[in-house]
Formats: sequence, C-alpha cells, structure tokens
Amino acid sequence: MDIFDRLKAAATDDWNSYVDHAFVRQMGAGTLPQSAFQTYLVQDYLFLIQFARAWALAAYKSRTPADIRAAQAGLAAILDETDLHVRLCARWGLSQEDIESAPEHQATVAYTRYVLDCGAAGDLLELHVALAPCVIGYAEIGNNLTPNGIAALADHPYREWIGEYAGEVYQGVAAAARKHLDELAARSMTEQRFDELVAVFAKASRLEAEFWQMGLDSAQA
Ligand SMILES: Cc1ncc(C[n+]2csc(CCO)c2C)c(N)n1
Repeated sequence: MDIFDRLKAAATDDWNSYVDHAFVRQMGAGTLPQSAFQTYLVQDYLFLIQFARAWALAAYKSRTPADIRAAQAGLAAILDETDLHVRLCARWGLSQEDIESAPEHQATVAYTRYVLDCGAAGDLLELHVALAPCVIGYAEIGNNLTPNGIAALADHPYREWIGEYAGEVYQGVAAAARKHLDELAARSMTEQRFDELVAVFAKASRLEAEFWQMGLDSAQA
C-alpha cells in the first residue's frame, strides 16, 4: 500500500463523496445539464489559476531539485489543462476575458484558499497531501468513466473532458504525482503525523465534492 492508498482507506467516505458524486455520474451518463457543466468549467478555470499558485508554492517550499521538478510538472499540467477550458468555453461564445472576469464562487474560494493555506502554514508534504485528491482523483474519475476505453466515447457529450483525464498523458501525470507523494512521505512522514495528514486529505476531498455540488446546484437555480 502506498501513502495514497493509505490516505484513501482512512478517508473512504469523503473520497467516495468526491469521485462518485452525482455530477460525475451524470457526466458519465451524458445526462448532466449543459448549464451545470458550463458553470463548473468557468469556476474550474478560476480554480486552476489559484492551483497554479499552489504548485508554484510547492516549488518554493522544496529543498531538492527533484521536488522542484515535481512542482514544475504540476504547474505545466495545469497550464495545459486551461487550454481545454478556453477551447470549450469559446464554443459557447465565452472569451478568455469573460471567464477571467467571472466572480469566484464560494466553493472555489473555499477549496483553493484551503490548499494555499496548507502550503503557507504547513510543510511540503502537507501541501502535496492537500493537492493529491485533485491530481490523483481526476485520473481515477477519468478511468471510472471509460470502462470500454476512450474510443467508445465517440458521440458522448462530455467526451473531451473525459478523454482529457482518461488519456495516457494525464494518467502519466497522475501516476508520477502519486509516486512523488510516496517518496516524499517515505522521506519526511512520521506515523504520529499520519492522522493529521488524513484530516487534510479528507477535507480536500470534501471540498472537491462541494465543487461538483456547486455545478449541480447552478442548474437547479
Ligand atoms: C476542482 C478540480 N479538481 C481537480 C482538477 C484536476 N486538476 C487540477 S490541477 C491539475 C493538474 C495537475 O495538478 C489537474 C488535473 C480540476 N481541474 N478541478
């Protein structure tokens, strides 16, 4: 069991409330209202800007070139990801300026500032634990939504989103992040700290679930 599996096992309910959220299930089934997806995607762009800062903070909190490289890879993955958001929003007639001027939703503020605070007040390991649900969770969701492979998504309304996270490139990014987290824990975690890290991991997973919920709620409003 690597450190990620241990954290997940200790926070199963919170983890499942995130990766198996109704938003995810409806997206997989293709029944998610497009307005929910649009609200989510605009907020997600704003979220990614703050998460880019969190990965930059990870570089600052690093003491080894390997840790700085891991932070660099996370930052690069975020910038690649925002291309998807800009492309999809352009199709709905939303420009980059429109997205960037949208007000941040409370769920976006809560999640991003929580992670940034873990990084500011805690050490590098705590920051990476706070980032783990985001990075590794989306890879798990991408996998869960493609039981028959990416090619089977041909006419799926959310194929680009699902394909991004189920794709080989992103699966590789998440696997590398998971390995890095395990190495970092082997180097700097004491068993006395495990419960404290579980609390951070569980909280970040709940904030992910609340982020999905924000998207769903917008369609009912
Ligand atoms: C709410 C929310 N959670 C997770 C991700 C996924 N994600 C965030 S940053 C990143 C790149 C590597 O750090 C990835 C894949 C997202 N887009 N939105």
